[in-house]
Amino acid sequence: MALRAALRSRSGLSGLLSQRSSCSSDIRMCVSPLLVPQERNYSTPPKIRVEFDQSTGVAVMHMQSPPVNSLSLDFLTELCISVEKLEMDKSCRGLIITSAQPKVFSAGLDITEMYGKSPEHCGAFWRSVQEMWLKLYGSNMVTIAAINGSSPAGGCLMAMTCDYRIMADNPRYNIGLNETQLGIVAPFW
Ligand SMILES: CCCCCCCCCCCC/C=C/CC(=O)SCCNC(=O)CCNC(=O)[C@H](O)C(C)(C)COP(=O)(O)OP(=O)(O)OC[C@H]1O[C@@H](n2cnc3c(N)ncnc32)[C@H](O)[C@@H]1OP(=O)(O)O
Repeated sequence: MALRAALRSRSGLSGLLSQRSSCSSDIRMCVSPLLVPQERNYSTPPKIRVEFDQSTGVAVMHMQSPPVNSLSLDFLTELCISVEKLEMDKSCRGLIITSAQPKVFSAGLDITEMYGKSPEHCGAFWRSVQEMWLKLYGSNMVTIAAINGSSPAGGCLMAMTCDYRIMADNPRYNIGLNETQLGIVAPFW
């Protein structure tokens, strides 16, 4: 509801929700070659669950932030801390990132973090976005995005920063960069 209200009140963005999933859906499987840690709010359930198998050296990171794993400041902070912890464990060699939410890998940046917020908050939020992809992209672990649902915009960015991407072959799942449709121009990084 909050997203819809925020979007409706922005000029030029009406109809966005009907376009939102029109990003490219042609990626099925492809291969290609990066926080300020903040206090987690322990009154809310964890947004990230990590299972590490010592015998294989592979960790599976389940994104479990209902409804759509949108990349909020809290979510990004938790994700980065989880990656850092795994990085510190030298026995962890591989990381699989996937979603615990049905039909959605990640809906991308949490729109509510960018609407009606102070410049300071927006700055902190964008820094956390940058740190997320820099951390994943620069990781020493082999990183794999197991894309088991739609993954627009920031979700696509997250997948792109992994070493490998495997996407469930479902025509209803979309992936791609659609942020210009939202009127968002990614700044220099
Ligand atoms: C190595 C490479 C490095 C390269 C670095 C360079 C950088 C390149 C530039 C990259 C820039 C990245 C910038 C990204 C900008 C963004 O991410 S903006 C966000 C864009 N996201 C979207 O447009 C997604 C919109 N949502 C959807 O399409 C759909 O919700 C869905 C397909 C994800 C799921 O559909 P469905 O299952 O039908 O659920 P819904 O009923 O639509 O939604 C449920 C619920 O979730 C709320 N919601 C959806 N998306 C968001 C979101 N992004 N943020 C916050 N909330 C969201 C939606 O409003 C519903 O809420 P209510 O139930 O109505 O309360």
